[in-house]
Amino acid sequence: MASGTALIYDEEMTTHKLLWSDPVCDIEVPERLSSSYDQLKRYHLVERCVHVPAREASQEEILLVHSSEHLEVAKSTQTMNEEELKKVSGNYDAFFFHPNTYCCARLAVGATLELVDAVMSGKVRNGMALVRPPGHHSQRNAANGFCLFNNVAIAAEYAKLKYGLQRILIVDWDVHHGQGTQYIFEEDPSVLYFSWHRYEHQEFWPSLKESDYDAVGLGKGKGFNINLPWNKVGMGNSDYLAAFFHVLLPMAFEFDPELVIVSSGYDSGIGDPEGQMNATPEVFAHLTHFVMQLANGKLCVILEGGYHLKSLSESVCMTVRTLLGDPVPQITGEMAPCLSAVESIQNVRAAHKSYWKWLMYEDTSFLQNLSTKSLLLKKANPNPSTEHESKITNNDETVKVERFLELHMKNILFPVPPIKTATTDSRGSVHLLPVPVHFVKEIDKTEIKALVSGFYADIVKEDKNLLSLGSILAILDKILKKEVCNGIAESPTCSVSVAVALRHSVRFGFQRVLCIFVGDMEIIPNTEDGKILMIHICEKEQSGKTRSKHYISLNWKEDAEGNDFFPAVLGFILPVAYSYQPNLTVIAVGPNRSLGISGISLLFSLLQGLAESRILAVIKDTEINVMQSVAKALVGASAPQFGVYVPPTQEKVNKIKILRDQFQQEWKMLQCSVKDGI
Ligand SMILES: NCCCNCCCCCC(O)(O)C(F)(F)F
Ligand SMILES: [Zn+2]
Repeated sequence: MASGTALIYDEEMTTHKLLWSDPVCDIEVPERLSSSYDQLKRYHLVERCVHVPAREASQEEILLVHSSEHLEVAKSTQTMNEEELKKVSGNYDAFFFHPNTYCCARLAVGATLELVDAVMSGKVRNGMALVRPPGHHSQRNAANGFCLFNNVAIAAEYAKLKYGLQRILIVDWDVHHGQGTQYIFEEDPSVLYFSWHRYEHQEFWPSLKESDYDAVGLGKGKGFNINLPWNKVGMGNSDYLAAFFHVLLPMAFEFDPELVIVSSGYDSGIGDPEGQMNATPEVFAHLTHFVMQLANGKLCVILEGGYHLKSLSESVCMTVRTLLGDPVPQITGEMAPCLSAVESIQNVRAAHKSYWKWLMYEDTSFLQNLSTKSLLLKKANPNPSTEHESKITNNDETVKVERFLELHMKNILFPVPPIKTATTDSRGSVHLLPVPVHFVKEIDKTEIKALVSGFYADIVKEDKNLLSLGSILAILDKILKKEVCNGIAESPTCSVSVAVALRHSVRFGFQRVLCIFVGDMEIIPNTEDGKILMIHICEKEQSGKTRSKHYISLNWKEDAEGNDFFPAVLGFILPVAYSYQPNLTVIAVGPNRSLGISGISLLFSLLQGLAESRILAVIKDTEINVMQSVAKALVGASAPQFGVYVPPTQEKVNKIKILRDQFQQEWKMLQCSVKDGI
C-alpha cells in the first residue's frame, strides 16, 4: 500500500512575471509560489514530504491537449522584446507573456506529470505541485486568465494514455470557472469535471452562459460536467461543505474514479480580492480529506489561483498537512448554508437527475416555478444584498485579513499527537490488528472496579466487562489529553461500554459527543442535555424510543450485494455531524450490526474530519474482521475499500428524505433544497 506525500516545487517558476502595468494581471505574482513554499517550511511540512523534482514537459505532452499553433506561439515568445510580448499578450483575455513564460509553463506541466507518475507508480500515495502559470482557463488554441497550458487537462490525458485509466475525477475548487478544462473534456465520459465558481448570474468573469449549472456536458459526455455557480459573494465553510455532501461526493463515489486531480485554487478562500468569499483555510483540510477517500487515496493536488498571500499560504499548508494524514482541524463558523447556495445546489442536482443513479428519485417538481422565480428575484433587485456579509471589501482590508488569519490560525493549529491510534484489550487481540497501534497500558481490575462502582455503578451490573471498561477509560484519557488521536477497544457488551464512555467523556469536559451506534443497543443513554448526539443505525425501530433532535434512529439494512450506504452517510450522517460540531466522536459496532464492513469503513473514514479526528471505536469482541478494518481506517493505513457501489433503492432514498425533512431545521447542513414559496 503506497504511503507518503510528494511535494513538487521549482523556484524557476517564479521567474515568469508581468513586465508592464496591467491591473487585471498584476495579482498573479511570483511571491504566490515562494510565500506558499516558505510557509510550508515554517510549519516543518516540506521535510515531511517526498521531494520530487519538476521537469520541462515535452512538446508531445503539451500537444496532448493544445494545438501546434498554440505551442508555436508560446515558443516564439522566448526571444521577444517587451513591446512584442505586450502585443502578443493582447491577443488573449487576461494573459501576459514574459521571456521565461514558455519555460515556466513547461515546468508547470512537467511538474504536474511528475506528480501523476509518482502517484500512479506507487512511489507516494498522494502529493501537491506548486506551479505557475496556472492552467484551468487555457484552451486547445488559446491562453486565457493567467493560464498558458492546461496543466491539469494535460495530466488527465497523460494518465489515460500512459496508465490506461478510464475514470478520472477533476475537482476544481478555484473560485473561477475552469472553462478551459470544461471545453477540453465536455464530450469525454472518462473525465468527470466538477467546478464551483463565483458567477453572480453570469456577471462575474469569464461571464459565460456555459458556466451555469445546466451545462452538463455534450454527447457521450452528458452528466460528466458539473458546474456549481455561486450567485453571491461571501460564501463560507458551510456552503462549501454542503456542496461536497449534496453534490460532489455522491457523484464522485458513484463515478468511482481511478485517480483524482484537484485544480486547487485558493482564491475561493477568505481575503482573496478575486473571490470575495469567506471560507477559512481549515476548510481546505476538510475538502482534501474528503477527496482522499476516493481512488484508493491516489490524489494529485495542482495549484491554480490564490492572490491573498497569507490566505493562500495558510490554505496550502492546510492541504499538505491533510495529505500527510495529520488530524483534520475543527471547522469554524456557523454550519448553515445560505439560501443562494442551497438554491444552486438544488439546481445542479436537478440538472443532473437523468444522468446519475443516486439522483434517480430526486424531486424536481420545483423546476416549474423556482428557477424562474429566482431569475425574477434577480431582475427585481439587481443588486441583492449578499447572504453572508462579505467581510472583505477592498485592498486595505488585506491587512485586516492578515491580522484575522494570524489569530484564526493560532486557534486552529494544534500539536499533532505523536501517536495516531491507541488500543488495549482484555484478551490481547491487539496482535490481531493489522497495523501498528499503541498499547495503552495493562488494565488493573481492582482500580477499575473502584472507579466504576463510584460513578457508573448504575450502568455496570456485572464484572465480565471490567477489563473492557478499563481499556476504554484508559484510551479516553489519552485522547482527552491529546496524547493520541484515536483509539480502538473491544467489548463483550457494547451498550454498557458506550454508556460508560459517553458519561466519562462528558464528565471530563467534552461538551458535545457524537455517538454512532451500529447494531442492537440495550441501553439508550440520556441525550436530553444536548451534550450527546446519538445516531442509532439498526435494522428495525428500537421499541419505545421516539426520535428527537439528539436521538436519531436510522433503520438501515445494508444491501447484501454491495455498499448502498453512501447516500445515508453523505446525505444525512455527515451533514448532521457537521452541524453538531462534536469535540469527540464515538463509533460503536454492537451485536446484530445491520451494516457490512464496507459501510462501517465508510463511516470511520468520512467521520475523521470531525472533532480534530478524535474517534473512540468500541467494537463487539466477536467482530474481529470489523476490528481489523476499523484499525486500518483509524491508522490511515490506506484509503479503505468501500466495497462495490450500489445505488440506493427508492425506499432508502425516501427514508433519508423523510429524516432530512424532519431534522433540517435543527441540523441545517441537511438543507439541499429550497422550501417551496421561498
Ligand atoms: N475584467 C477581466 C477580469 C479578468 N480576471 C481574470 C482572472 C483570472 C483568474 C485565474 C485563476 O485564478 O482562475 C487561475 F487559477 F487560473 F489562476
Ligand atoms: Zn481563480
